[in-house]
Amino acid sequence: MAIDLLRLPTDSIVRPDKDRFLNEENPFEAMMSRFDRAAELLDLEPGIYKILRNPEKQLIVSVPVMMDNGDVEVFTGYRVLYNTSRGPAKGGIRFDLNVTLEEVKALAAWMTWKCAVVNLPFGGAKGGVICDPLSMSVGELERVTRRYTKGIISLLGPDTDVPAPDVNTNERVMAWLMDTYSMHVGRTENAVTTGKPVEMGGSLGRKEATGRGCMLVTKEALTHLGMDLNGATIAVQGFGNVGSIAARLMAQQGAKVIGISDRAGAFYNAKGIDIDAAIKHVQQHRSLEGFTGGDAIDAEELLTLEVDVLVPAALENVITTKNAPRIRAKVICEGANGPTTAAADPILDEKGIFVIPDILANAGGVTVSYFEWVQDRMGYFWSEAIVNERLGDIMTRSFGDVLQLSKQHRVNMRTAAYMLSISRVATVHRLRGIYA
Ligand SMILES: NC(=O)C1=CN([C@@H]2O[C@H](COP(=O)(O)OP(=O)(O)OC[C@H]3O[C@@H](n4cnc5c(N)ncnc54)[C@H](OP(=O)(O)O)[C@@H]3O)[C@@H](O)[C@H]2O)C=CC1
Ligand SMILES: O=C(O)CCC(=O)C(=O)O
Repeated sequence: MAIDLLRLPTDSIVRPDKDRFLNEENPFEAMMSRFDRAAELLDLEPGIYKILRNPEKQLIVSVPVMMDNGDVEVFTGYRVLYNTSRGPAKGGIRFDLNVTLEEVKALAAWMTWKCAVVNLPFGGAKGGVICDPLSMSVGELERVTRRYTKGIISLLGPDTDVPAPDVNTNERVMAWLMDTYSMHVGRTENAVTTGKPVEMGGSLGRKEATGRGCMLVTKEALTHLGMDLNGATIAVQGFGNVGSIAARLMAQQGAKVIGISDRAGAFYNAKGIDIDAAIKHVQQHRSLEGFTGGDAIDAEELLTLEVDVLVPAALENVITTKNAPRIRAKVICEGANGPTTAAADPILDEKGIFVIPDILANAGGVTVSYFEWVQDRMGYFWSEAIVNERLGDIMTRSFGDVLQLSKQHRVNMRTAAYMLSISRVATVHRLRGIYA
């Protein structure tokens, strides 16, 4: 994969001052330090460097909601559009008590690089509401969703900003968002969001897409390393949409998933966990609590199990300078966004661990979101076989592009993925002349 070297003349080579960051676990810092490294290797001109270090739009909204007990609560919501040079902003919405603006900015930037690494005609965005969805009734969740949607409605639209599910949101939340937007514009507009129920314009295969993408790139990585997914041992942190589906699809390929976890606990079974039984348990009990298909182990121990592949598929900052020296996996497939801190990267490199970076590993979700948006706009829907075939093509080709670049520049897969995506976004800025 040749980097497009189309460049405009540069007036200065002085880099702007670096931001002052808080600590290893600031997700925006984690994103920015990888960005800086790739920008330096690409010799990115200062104008575009400055543009790409700043989000285009950051919206903070108050979300007043009548709770079931009659009290009014006011939640805080965010939507950040990081960069839209390549197309409408795209990215999920999370409901979580730990949501911060720094986190949403980082996640929006990662969406920008992710869409570019798999070459989708989208920019990047992310949204979040600080709330505890697990303690809320369905009615309260619906009111939070609708009021938050109203708060950010000036950004939304099939041509401007297209949300999707993320942590603690799902197709039901997307249905409420689509309905609120449709009432606002006075017509049914299903392309305003993706990850919807199939009955109202969702795509077949979207629910499984992120986990499927993880399985596909893991297979590619193992082949590259002379190994095979069939028979490989796997540990998966996080057993929600991404983690459970990745585990199930890897097991279907003959892998042995020996460790799984969610917030309720971690479980180990040397013979291989019955993933269908674990998924059924979570459907019935909402979490892995009480799961009997494995021995309970320490949550931290799961990350340091001796396995062929570790799949962190929960949240940011779980692989840090503290535990990276003890990680024994040969491959890490980053199902979550930002699971590894920037400071932990060199430790993993030194240990020879092959990391499939988040912006590539979990790009299957947004790829099928793209397919959903295309199908909604065409009003013509594809079979699941076609969706999966096209997803397979994109994930395999993108893995190959990043691998080739990593060999060419003798950098790890993360730096190569950032180089590829930043060069694609920068090329569009140059062609559009935005920075002139
Ligand atoms: N959904 C998608 O299509 C995509 C998601 N991602 C990323 O993947 C990650 C997971 O998202 P998704 O699966 O959708 O989210 P879900 O809400 O469906 O699942 C999150 C899972 O992580 C678990 N979890 C949370 N905290 C911990 C912890 N400290 N230790 C172990 N497990 C934990 C949750 O457990 P519990 O249920 O007990 O709370 C749950 O099992 C996020 O980083 C997200 O941004 C990336 C690309 C696309
Ligand atoms: O499907 C999408 O549009 C985005 C999913 C997402 O939020 C992500 O990839 O992190």
